[in-house]
Amino acid sequence: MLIAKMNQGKDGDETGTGEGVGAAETLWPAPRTEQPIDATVQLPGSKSLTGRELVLAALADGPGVLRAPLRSRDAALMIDALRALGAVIEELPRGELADPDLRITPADELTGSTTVECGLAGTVMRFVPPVAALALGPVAFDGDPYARKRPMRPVLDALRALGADIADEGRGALPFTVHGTGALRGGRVELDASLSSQFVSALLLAGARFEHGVHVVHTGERLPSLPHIEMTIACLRARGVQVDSPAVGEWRVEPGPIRAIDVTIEPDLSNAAPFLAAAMVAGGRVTVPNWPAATTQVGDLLRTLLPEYGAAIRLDPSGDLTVTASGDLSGVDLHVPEAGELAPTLVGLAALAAHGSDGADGRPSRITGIGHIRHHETDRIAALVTEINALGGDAIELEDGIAVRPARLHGGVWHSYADHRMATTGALIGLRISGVEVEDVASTSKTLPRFTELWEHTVGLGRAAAGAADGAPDNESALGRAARGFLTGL
Ligand SMILES: O=C(O)C1=C[C@@H](OP(=O)(O)O)[C@@H](O)[C@H](O)C1
Ligand SMILES: C=C(OP(=O)(O)O)C(=O)O
Repeated sequence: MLIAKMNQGKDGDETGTGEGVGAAETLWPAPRTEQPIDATVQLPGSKSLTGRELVLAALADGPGVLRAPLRSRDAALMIDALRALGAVIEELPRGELADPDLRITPADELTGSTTVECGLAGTVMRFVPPVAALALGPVAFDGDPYARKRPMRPVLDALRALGADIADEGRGALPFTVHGTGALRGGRVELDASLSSQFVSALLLAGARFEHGVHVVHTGERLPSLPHIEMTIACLRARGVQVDSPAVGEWRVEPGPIRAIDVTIEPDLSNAAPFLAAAMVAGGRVTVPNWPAATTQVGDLLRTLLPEYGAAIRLDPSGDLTVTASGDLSGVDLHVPEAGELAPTLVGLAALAAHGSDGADGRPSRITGIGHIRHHETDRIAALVTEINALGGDAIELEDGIAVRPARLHGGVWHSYADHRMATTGALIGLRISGVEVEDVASTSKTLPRFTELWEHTVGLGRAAAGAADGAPDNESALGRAARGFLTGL
């Protein structure tokens, strides 16, 4: 039985960079299976919803509760940032097996003279500076080495145009200092969000607290990740904020209170991607429970994207989303500017479709509309192409995507580039290709600290279902149920 070297960081240290514990030489042998999978995987809360609701709760007109929030490095960094600015965030225990809920009490007045550590979290480095502009005193922002390469200029310039004083020595990137004065004028501002939708979300989230609200006009030709802007709008409306979109690429938030509410965070549907894809690679079925009937999460698009590779998907009225597949993958031609976050999994599946299977030749694929993922946790287009080709694949970089041509893959080291979704894509490829070792699997702690446990649970259930080596009688054994309860935080 394969045992992962966990290296997920020490207890209570979700904000750690993983340096030392998740060091570059740490290799995790990705479990491979030839048996069909039969697994149920309950996933923790959405990173994007947790980040937004934390920011809104810290700007709200009274205390509120976040139920079932994500507990991960990005979430911990957001909590620490808002605490540094004066919000009181307390854990509300939910018992031994479940992560705590959070009670957020906004500060009477946001306080500066502090520092914010962004790690590699786009949501922290983009969403918190507008909040810092509302605090009194300087707030110094910095992050991981690669975080300094992620674009910030459009949002920093927009904040300046709205009245903020920001010192970045012309870098347009981390590190920078926001010199908050306790208030921000706000008003109309033009901004090019073609590199990241987070620039827009950042201004909208805090905009109701600006004196004149905010009216954001996108000037670029492309606008990626539109569902994430729709998510921001939905979160604002749920708190009574008046927000509208007077034209395509324009959004207006009226000044006014942000209502304090209690809110339950949906499971992270983007993190469902590698688990659902596992059923497509190994064959069999994977079920993710509590799939929302209606959601703004981009992960919901998996219901239409995964069938392109040949999978069958069913969403039960109970909220169980099940992928059933044969293990034979079709090639795809996908244009997915809205779903850059899902691209690593989609490309991983394409690499396995190009590898072929017993009885099926490799099939080519193209995935386009995702140029902006060059600015995610790493240059994901370069990283995916490099790692697929290092395993014998034939992937090529396109200006705004990746093409994969038929080629047989072999084992080897899959590098993660400190990117959680690179790590999970390596695990996915290793499910079919023997001898894949994922470097720095600990990077998954960014959004899914229990990734290796959940992944081995998923694959392990497959072994048990097939009556394999460990002799487990079936996939509903007491041990399995206990493990599932522990692993899913039920
Ligand atoms: O607002 C958000 O929560 C996010 C927006 C998207 O960013 P980009 O617009 O930079 O792709 C997405 O990829 C990221 O994972 C989360
Ligand atoms: C792009 C991502 O993250 P971030 O919020 O850091 O931009 C991601 O999670 O895929």
